Amino acid sequence: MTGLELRELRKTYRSRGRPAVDAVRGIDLNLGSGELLGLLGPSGCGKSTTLRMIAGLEPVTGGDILVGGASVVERPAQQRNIGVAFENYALYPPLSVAENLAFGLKARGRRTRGDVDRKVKEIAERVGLTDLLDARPAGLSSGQKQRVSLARALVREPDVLLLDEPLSHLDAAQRDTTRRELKRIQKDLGHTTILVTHDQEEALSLADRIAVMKDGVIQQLGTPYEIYDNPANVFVADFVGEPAIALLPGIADRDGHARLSDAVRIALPVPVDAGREVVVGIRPEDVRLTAEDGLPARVVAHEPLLESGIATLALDGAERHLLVLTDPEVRLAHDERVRVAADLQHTHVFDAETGEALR
Ligand SMILES: Nc1ncnc2c1ncn2[C@@H]1O[C@H](COP(=O)(O)OP(=O)(O)OP(=O)(O)O)[C@@H](O)[C@H]1O
Repeated sequence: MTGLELRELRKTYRSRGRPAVDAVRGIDLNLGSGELLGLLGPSGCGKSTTLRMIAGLEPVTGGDILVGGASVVERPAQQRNIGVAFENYALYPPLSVAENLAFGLKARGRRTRGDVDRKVKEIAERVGLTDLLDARPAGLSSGQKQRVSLARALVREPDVLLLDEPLSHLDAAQRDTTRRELKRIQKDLGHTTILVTHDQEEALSLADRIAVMKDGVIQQLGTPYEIYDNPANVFVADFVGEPAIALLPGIADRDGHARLSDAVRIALPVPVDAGREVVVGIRPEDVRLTAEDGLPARVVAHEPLLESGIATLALDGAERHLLVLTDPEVRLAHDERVRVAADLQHTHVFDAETGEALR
């Protein structure tokens, strides 16, 4: 297997009569052999454009793409040996599953019929499609189509595998099973893989490392734990985590606290110059209700769920709400007065102007 490297990769779309769109603004990535990188970001951040440039389906505006250390940026798609499984499957309806899988292999030539059949059967078995080899795409479920699309990318033994929103058309139950299968297959076969998704759960559970992207720029690159525990800026903190982190504006004071309102001061995890405007980030699992002298708050809403509840609280005088996970037996009434304590070790602080984490 081989690694993949992107160097200063850029894409500007220019069309007559319209302003140019800088879809990808110089990204650098280096994937080790067999690594699965999740490219995560909101709609329009440039994920698909990046994938299409790597696959050779979109010319680059600048930068380089290296597979196994060799530049492929000048090569047409067919000569890059990169497998792509698209979100919309792109299967040929008149062909059976076996023929869909064989199509790419035959198009590349150099294989006998027996070779093609053997390879198709081997991949079908890996991906769990053996019983469906004679079926037509129209008769398959979304999950099965997704597997055919994946198998078709794998059958060519690509150096690099690109997965574009592979689970987006599946229902919740199928998504869980397919996600586990995908992880198993990718680890078994050891392909260097980029998985494009806007779904943080998919990225957090599948990827070895995640690149969080916004407006064509990588905001942070790290393991799922690094991204979740140490978000580099307000955008990453807000985008990763469900229920979302509370981001509370405040002003640092002289003794290591931020003043969120006249009534509420919260301890900061790092020294910050007095008077600096900050945003304090607290995840719902890092706050708890407390009987002692915690921060005063009012209950805005409480959803008691089976495993743990979620309370929305208004800290006295603060503009933004704070979410708190509550124990299953807890019931809170609207407008009830409570006190909360945040875990200092897991409190995040960002510069209010730049949004960058202060560490
Ligand atoms: N062919 C094109 N011509 C002009 N602009 C384009 C073209 N394709 C994409 N764009 C623009 O480039 C930016 C990035 O689009 P891209 O499809 O790469 O984002 P994405 O993160 O994959 O979004 P989604 O998750 O919605 O697919 C967007 O502003 C989009 O409107």
